[in-house]
Amino acid sequence: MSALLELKSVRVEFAARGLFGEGPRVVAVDDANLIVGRGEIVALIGASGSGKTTTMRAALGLQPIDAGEILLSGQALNKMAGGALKDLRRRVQLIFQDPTEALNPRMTVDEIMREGLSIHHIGANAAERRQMIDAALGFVGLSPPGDFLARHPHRLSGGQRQRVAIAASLALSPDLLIADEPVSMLDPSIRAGILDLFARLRAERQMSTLMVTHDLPSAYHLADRVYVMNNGRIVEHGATRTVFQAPRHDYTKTLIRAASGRPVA
Ligand SMILES: Nc1ncnc2c1ncn2[C@@H]1O[C@H](COP(=O)(O)OP(=O)(O)OP(=O)(O)O)[C@@H](O)[C@H]1O
Repeated sequence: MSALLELKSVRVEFAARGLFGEGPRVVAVDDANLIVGRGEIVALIGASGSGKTTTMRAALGLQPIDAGEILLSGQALNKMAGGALKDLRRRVQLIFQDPTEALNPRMTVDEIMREGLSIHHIGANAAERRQMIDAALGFVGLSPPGDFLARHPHRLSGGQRQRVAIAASLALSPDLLIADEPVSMLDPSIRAGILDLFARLRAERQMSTLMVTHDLPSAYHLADRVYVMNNGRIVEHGATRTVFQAPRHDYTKTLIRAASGRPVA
């Protein structure tokens, strides 16, 4: 398996805001090693405050790191400049927890879809861009696209909004999706449909996805491999079934027991 995203001994610290100025430093991510292979879905799980969001922001190139290295196709993120840095914004797409945040309420679906293409100068002409937009909307199940293009986000259901956000990312031909709790804001009845969409992206487009979540059932349903984070450290990782069925670390056992509704010993 060739690595698309690789975190090597990554460390991120914050100055804790104390009552009397700066307090002791908080180590939000401590010596984290993580790989997402091509065509692989990897889940990063852990309780609130374990460091998942900071790790995700670092992988997006939005959070400076204090030690270690983050590589995308072997290229160090912190050494990217100019065109490569701009292209990073296209290559790694963030799928938000709340699709409403990702979509400009004043824009139609068509305008939302066109915006990214125009920023990244994708598509030789209007006809090609039209084709790309229709293909992306069709792939995510918003079909026929003509029924959705003129709508504003408020005229879409929550699931349809998440599909538009995913389609807008897909139209940019990214290498990696980083999905931040992609179904937790959605009605349980439509969650499976969105998770299936990520599975289809893996099967049909060999898309790589890093899913950051504290929702263990969606990680179990979707991920090929999982990393478990606690107090900024990755305490366990492995094939999803192995980690869920035979967890080795006490923290993983506790997470699984809590998620399955059994009392935590
Ligand atoms: N900008 C910041 N300044 C100071 N401390 C921060 C900052 N961002 C995060 N932290 C701290 O770093 C640690 C990890 O936070 P992080 O948000 O990455 O965890 P998380 O697992 O994503 O939690 P959640 O699921 O609640 O988002 C926490 O102790 C948090 O308080």
